[in-house]
Amino acid sequence: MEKSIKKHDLKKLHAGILDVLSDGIYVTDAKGKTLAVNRTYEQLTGLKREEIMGKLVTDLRNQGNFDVVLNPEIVSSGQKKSLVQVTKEGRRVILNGCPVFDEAGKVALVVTFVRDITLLSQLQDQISNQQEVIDKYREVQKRDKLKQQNGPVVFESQEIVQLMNVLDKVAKTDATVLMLGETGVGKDVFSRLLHQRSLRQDEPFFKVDCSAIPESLIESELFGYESGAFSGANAKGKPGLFEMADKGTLFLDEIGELPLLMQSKLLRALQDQELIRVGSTKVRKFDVRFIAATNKNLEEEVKNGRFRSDLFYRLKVAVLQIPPLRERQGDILPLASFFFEKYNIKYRKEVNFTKKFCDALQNYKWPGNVREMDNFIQSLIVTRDKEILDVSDLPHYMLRDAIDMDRSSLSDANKSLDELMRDYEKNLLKNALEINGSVAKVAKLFKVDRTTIFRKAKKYSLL
Ligand SMILES: Nc1ncnc2c1ncn2[C@@H]1O[C@H](COP(=O)(O)OP(=O)(O)OP(=O)(O)O)[C@@H](O)[C@H]1O
Repeated sequence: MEKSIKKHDLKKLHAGILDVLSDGIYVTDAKGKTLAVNRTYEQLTGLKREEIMGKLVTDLRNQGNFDVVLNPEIVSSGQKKSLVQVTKEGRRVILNGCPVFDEAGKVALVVTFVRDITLLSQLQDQISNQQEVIDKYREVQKRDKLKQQNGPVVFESQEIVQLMNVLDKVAKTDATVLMLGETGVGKDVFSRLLHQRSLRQDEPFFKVDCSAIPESLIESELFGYESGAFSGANAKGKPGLFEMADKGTLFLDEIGELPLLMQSKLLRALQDQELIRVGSTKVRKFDVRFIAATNKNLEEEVKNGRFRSDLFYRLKVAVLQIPPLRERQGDILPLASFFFEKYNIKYRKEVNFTKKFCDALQNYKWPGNVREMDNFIQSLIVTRDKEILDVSDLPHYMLRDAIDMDRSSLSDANKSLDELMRDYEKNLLKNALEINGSVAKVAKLFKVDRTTIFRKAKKYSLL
């Protein structure tokens, strides 16, 4: 520096030096009066130099420009101090204040270094959010694993016998399979069976429920990730389910729930049997047989733009449509007997059922299919002590289905409406009396008084 630099030039130079620093700088005297701030400070806090110069930090705090100050404590203690301050624009900054002493050893100035930690705090929040999501997903996975013990597959109906013929043929090929059917029909059960009957039976079978993985984790769960790919990730990186199922079968349940972006990535992976882990550029080969399942109408989903048509056609190579339980009557009793036996053993009971009870199960529509029956029989066995269950042990909604008559008799073209109505009423009452066994119960079921049922039953000679 040249000797001839004048005092006011030196002041300007100091200001210039402060402005090139990447930390914010805030200088006050011992009373807390603002003497200087630099450009970075203005940028970090949004406070302008001219608004604060000459003002006391405590006044600025009281006016709401920031929430805390550290100068008074530094002046009284003569010690350095740090704290986090939130500015009026909501930015979080960390303050490191240092005392500057005069010749007498008293604090003459407080110089505070100001750094923005808003981003850091946001990242920290994100990491803990991600961690929560990861923990939750792991829990779901653990629960799912517990459910994955293979039990016997029960069926006797012609519909399933035919389906099994196709399943056996398809199993031996390596074709991608699409399992369709309402919720609870057994898509999971038949997918495992298909794997067991395939050439990959000694290799792993993995199931992934596409609706249970948070959207932000789907890609890394399926394709894996490289070290440091995202906050909360394992430091060493991790293979995804495609790599873990290598040589085996991967069952993609609820495929209709896969976000569109993942659908295109899945399509590419299916076609090329190649993947790139999240955060990597390396292409990895894998060898997996895919089974996809859904209870959605994928054609409708394609029409509505929620499912990619190219993926749909790629998955449609071999389709196994599992009929709902009400359309395979031959399976109802074998399944009911199977669940009675299973839960009698599990809960050490000997609960049995009557023929009428069976008939009612047979006539019920089972909207939740095999899962509904499984849960229903389990709860009956858990909650009842009676050894033989009869229709009276069934809930009303099941009895209503059970007494519904065969509608084919209603299509008799030679009958008038009055005659048809009479037939319908007669049949309904006949079934209801048979199943419920008493006028009082039927009256309760149809929400009328006993005399009405009695009168009608006499009219139709049902008593
Ligand atoms: N044929 C069967 N024999 C024995 N148990 C069965 C049979 N079919 C289904 N189940 C049982 O019924 C329940 C539902 O079956 P599963 O999970 O395979 O249905 P899903 O069609 O995959 O249902 P979702 O569409 O809701 O995923 C399971 O507990 C399963 O063990």
